[in-house]
Amino acid sequence: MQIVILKDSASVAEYGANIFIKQLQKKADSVLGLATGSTPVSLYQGLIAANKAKQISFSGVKTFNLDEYLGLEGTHPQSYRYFMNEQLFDHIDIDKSQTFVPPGDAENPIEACQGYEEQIKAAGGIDIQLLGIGRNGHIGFNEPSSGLMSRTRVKTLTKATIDDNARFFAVDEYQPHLSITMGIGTILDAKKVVLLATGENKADAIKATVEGALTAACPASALQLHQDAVLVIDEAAASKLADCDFYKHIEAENQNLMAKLGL
Ligand SMILES: N[C@@H]1[C@@H](O)[C@H](O)[C@@H](COP(=O)(O)O)O[C@@H]1O
Repeated sequence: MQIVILKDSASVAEYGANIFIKQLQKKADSVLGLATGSTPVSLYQGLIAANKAKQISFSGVKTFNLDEYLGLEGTHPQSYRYFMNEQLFDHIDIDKSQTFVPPGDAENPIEACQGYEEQIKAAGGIDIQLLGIGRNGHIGFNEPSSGLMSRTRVKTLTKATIDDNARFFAVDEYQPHLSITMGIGTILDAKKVVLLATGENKADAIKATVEGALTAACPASALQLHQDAVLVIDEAAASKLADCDFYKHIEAENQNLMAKLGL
C-alpha cells in the first residue's frame, strides 16, 4: 500500500485528480471505476477543468460506478446515477452510453448484479478504481462482514451508513436500506486502486485499513492484498496512524526515486 499524507482536502483532491489525468494521458481508452460521496467531488472538478483545458479527453473512456441505491431510478436526485451526471458526466466530453452505474431500478437485481460483472469483464476490466471510505471502513457499499472475495451483489446498509447518508435526503423522504455494490473481489480486480479520505471522522477507518488486521470487519483492509493500492489522505484522516512519520518518509523516498528515473 502506498500511503500519501497531505496537508488538507484540497491537496488530496489535486493529487488524486493528477493520478487520473496521468492515467488518461497514458491510455485514452481507460476503463475507470468511479465513486460517489462528498470526498471525490473536488477530484471530479479537477478532471472537468483538465478536460476543458484539453489536457485530457473522455471520448474513448468507459466508466463503472461502484454502487447504487436499490429502489431508486437514475432520475431520482439522490441516486448515484444522478449524482454522477451532475458532478462529472454532464461537464465532460464522455459518451454517456459508455458510463455504467448498477441499475437501482432493475426488476431482477440478482440478474442485474451478474450482468454488471459481465459488462466490466467485456470492457476488459477496470484500469483504475477510485474509492472513498465509510466511517466503519466500508468501500462501495461493502459493509463490515462483507466477504473479502465478494462480487457485485445486493447489500443491506448498516444503520451507521444510513445515518451518515441521511444528510443527502429530505427529512420525510424515502431513504433506501438496500444497495447494489461491486464486491470487494470486484474492486481488488482493478489494476490500480486509489482511495481518498479526508477529515478526522475517517481517522479510525484509516487506522484499521492501514495498521489493522486483514478482516471483513474493516472491508477496506482488503486493500492490503492489492498490488497497486494508493491511499491519499489528509493529516486529519492520518491522525490516528501510529507510523505516520515512517509513511511520510517512504513517500519522500518514492518521490526522489521517481524524480531520478524521470517518471
Ligand atoms: N457508498 C458510498 C461510498 O462509496 C463512500 O465512500 C461513502 C463515504 O462518503 P463521503 O465521501 O461522503 O464521506 O459514502 C457512501 O456510503
